[in-house]
Amino acid sequence: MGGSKKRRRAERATIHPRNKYSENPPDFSELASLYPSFRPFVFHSSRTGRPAIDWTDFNATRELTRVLLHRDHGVDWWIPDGQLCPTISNRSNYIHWIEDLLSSELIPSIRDSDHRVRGFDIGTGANCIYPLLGASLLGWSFVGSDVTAVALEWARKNVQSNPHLSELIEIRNANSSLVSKSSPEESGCEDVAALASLENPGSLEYDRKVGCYQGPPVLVNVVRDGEEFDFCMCNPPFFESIEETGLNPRTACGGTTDEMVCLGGEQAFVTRIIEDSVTLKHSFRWFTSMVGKKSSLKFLISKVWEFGVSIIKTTEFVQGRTARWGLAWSFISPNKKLIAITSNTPRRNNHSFTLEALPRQFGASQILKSVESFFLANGASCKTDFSSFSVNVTISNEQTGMIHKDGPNGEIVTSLTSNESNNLQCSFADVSFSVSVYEQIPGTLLVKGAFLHKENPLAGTFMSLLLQLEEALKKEFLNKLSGR
Ligand SMILES: C[S@@+](CC[C@H](N)C(=O)[O-])C[C@H]1O[C@@H](n2cnc3c(N)ncnc32)[C@H](O)[C@@H]1O
Repeated sequence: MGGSKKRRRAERATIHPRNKYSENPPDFSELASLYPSFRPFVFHSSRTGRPAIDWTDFNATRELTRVLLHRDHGVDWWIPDGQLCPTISNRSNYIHWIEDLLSSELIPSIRDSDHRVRGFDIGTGANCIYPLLGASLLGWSFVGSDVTAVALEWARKNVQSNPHLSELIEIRNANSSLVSKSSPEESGCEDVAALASLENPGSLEYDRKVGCYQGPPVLVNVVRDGEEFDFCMCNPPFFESIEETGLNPRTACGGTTDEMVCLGGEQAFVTRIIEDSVTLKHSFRWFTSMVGKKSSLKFLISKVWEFGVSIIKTTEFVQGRTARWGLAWSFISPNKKLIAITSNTPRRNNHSFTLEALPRQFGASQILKSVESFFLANGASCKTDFSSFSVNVTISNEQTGMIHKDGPNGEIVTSLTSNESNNLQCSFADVSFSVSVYEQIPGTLLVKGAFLHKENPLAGTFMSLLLQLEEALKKEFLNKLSGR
């Protein structure tokens, strides 16, 4: 009981603050009263003392997803038996992380600032979940690709059932350009297995000797000439075999072999996305993928650096009891502004500033949420305690991918070259600090940052981040006041 309480707290701590369910997890009895079709799946759990569903029952999880999409997103949705059933809250975390990446201004925009955000979902599945969430939550437009007949048919059905979103989502068959454009030579794989997989696109082949993915096209030859996207995203087939999934694919959240398994696993699949990203570096602002194993994340981070990217960001998502990671990279040079802000920063272990003359609706918890969002958007992990109005922030080199080190005169050097960054990734520890918000008198709040290391060469980085936080909060709250 104590353990599960702790776990629930830990799960809530990692849910994105803008996720609809971060403060209000779904109330099953309320949903059962709104949707009679959901009622048979809800029972009283003697373990938790609350209404519950059987998470190993595919019909129950599918009905939960259906009613949440309907009630909270205005989306009509269905998938056939056995197809991968998404958990809405977890999938929303990935969408909000991308939203943070796009608004972080780490790299300049490649398109007009008032354009509609356009994304590419690699392997959208029958559930088409990312385009449906991105379009309904944020008005983004999408191309969703897939290769299996059932995924393409049901993704299209899910789009057509929602006429208010159908203009925003195009479902694309990644196989359709296969015969005319792709050949084994072009894909860099000489083995005859490549030919076999071209003829039978549903079977994803992986040549262990050559070590490259040889299935249907992923981005190259699927993205059309002249197309531009703000980002791509992907929940890849994670596993090398159905046995590796460790579950019967016909229970729980479903998932067929086509959806879950790719010979070579996620390392091979995401490596193909990375290789394709080099060819398409000018067509996307951010390339991203979900990654299922920490060992794959490490492998893929070093792969990405090999290709001369200018920035990498990572994050951790929690899916029930399972951790997943988000990996993002770009070839666009980071904004010079970031580097300018961080130069000549003094090395100090604490920094405080006040926000004055705030209207009553901006209390300490609102400011704390903005502090948390600021650091999450910069790739940090945050542990927020709303009872003490403080947040503990940890930024690892692996998480940020923005490698900072203090220069010889105390200035911050932001290192962007792959070799140097790799070295720095090995040699620098995490940066940890706490930020607390105190209400001094109504309308005046003190924000205090304290560096948690006694001696650390990265005290200048801490100061730089706190100064950026001060600027961001003043811009967000004080500009609202003056109507600017
Ligand atoms: C793990 S499922 C993800 C489905 C959905 N995006 C989700 O998050 O629930 C992976 C999907 O990738 C598709 N897929 C495999 N190879 C692909 C390729 N080369 N291009 C596009 N989709 C592919 C599979 O058919 C499957 O639907």
